[in-house]
Amino acid sequence: MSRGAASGPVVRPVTIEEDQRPATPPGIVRVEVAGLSKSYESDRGPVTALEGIDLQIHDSEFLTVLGPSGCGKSTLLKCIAGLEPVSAGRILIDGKAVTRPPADLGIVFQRDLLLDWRTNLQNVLISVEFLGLKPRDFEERARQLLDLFGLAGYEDRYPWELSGGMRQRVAICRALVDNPGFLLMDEPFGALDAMTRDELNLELQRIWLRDKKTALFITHSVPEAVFLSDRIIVMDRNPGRIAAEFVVDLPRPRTLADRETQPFIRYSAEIRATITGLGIIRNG
Ligand SMILES: Nc1ncnc2c1ncn2[C@@H]1O[C@H](COP(=O)(O)OP(=O)(O)OP(=O)(O)O)[C@@H](O)[C@H]1O
Repeated sequence: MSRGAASGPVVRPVTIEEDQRPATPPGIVRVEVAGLSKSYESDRGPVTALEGIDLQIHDSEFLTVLGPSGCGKSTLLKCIAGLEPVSAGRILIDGKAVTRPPADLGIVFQRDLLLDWRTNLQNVLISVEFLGLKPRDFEERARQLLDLFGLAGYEDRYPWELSGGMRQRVAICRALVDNPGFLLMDEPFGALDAMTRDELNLELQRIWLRDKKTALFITHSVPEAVFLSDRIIVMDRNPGRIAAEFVVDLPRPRTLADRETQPFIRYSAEIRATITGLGIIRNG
């Protein structure tokens, strides 16, 4: 189930039976990150946020990056999204070097970044406007998405009238409205209460199972990572690097009750043990 990254520490031996399968799922490689390093300039000199990252994301794969604060998760996402230049290495999406944000990309951040003076429907359509497309052509899809995320009737209301969870649903609809091939999500549910987070995990799984978009998801939560992912990358910090990788071979659709089952608990336990074993988080 798990394996150490080539240059990282070796993780504990595999304990779950299904690892006759290849460690990396088969399929077309959509995103290829090779030898990626990223440093920022700061008042106190350069900060190495990422070093020697090698990573592939396959077509229709749901990949989650899990790691402690400051290990470079957001930096990795921003580099893949073309929002930050890399210091070394390369990133290819569908074989093309990323030099600026690709059009075929939807992004959701922890803060929803909705514009309070625009209606929810108009907020969803912003990404279409940015792409220079006609909002009217996407209005039906925007309405369908809002409906799918339980926001029918709120199209002409404003973000300030919504709860945090509802706002984040609008932000997800905005990322999906032009039907991008890739979905990048940077801790989208990090600011939400536990129940709303559960609901949104289910809704995200539902839409991912329907559309099978290639997804990169960032979280600090081990159960959330296991619930949503095909594969989980665990990162370590100083400098940010890949420390371990897990293939999550649990049937879908997954239910919230599945989190109480033995296979789910074993995945969570093994990931936590790896995180503790790597010294990323101390156990007590
Ligand atoms: N614009 C910047 N200028 C200087 N240093 C930065 C900048 N952005 C990030 N860093 C540094 O790079 C490192 C990685 O930051 P990053 O935000 O990618 O981590 P993270 O894993 O996403 O953290 P968190 O989980 O807290 O959001 C940190 O040491 C951070 O201080």
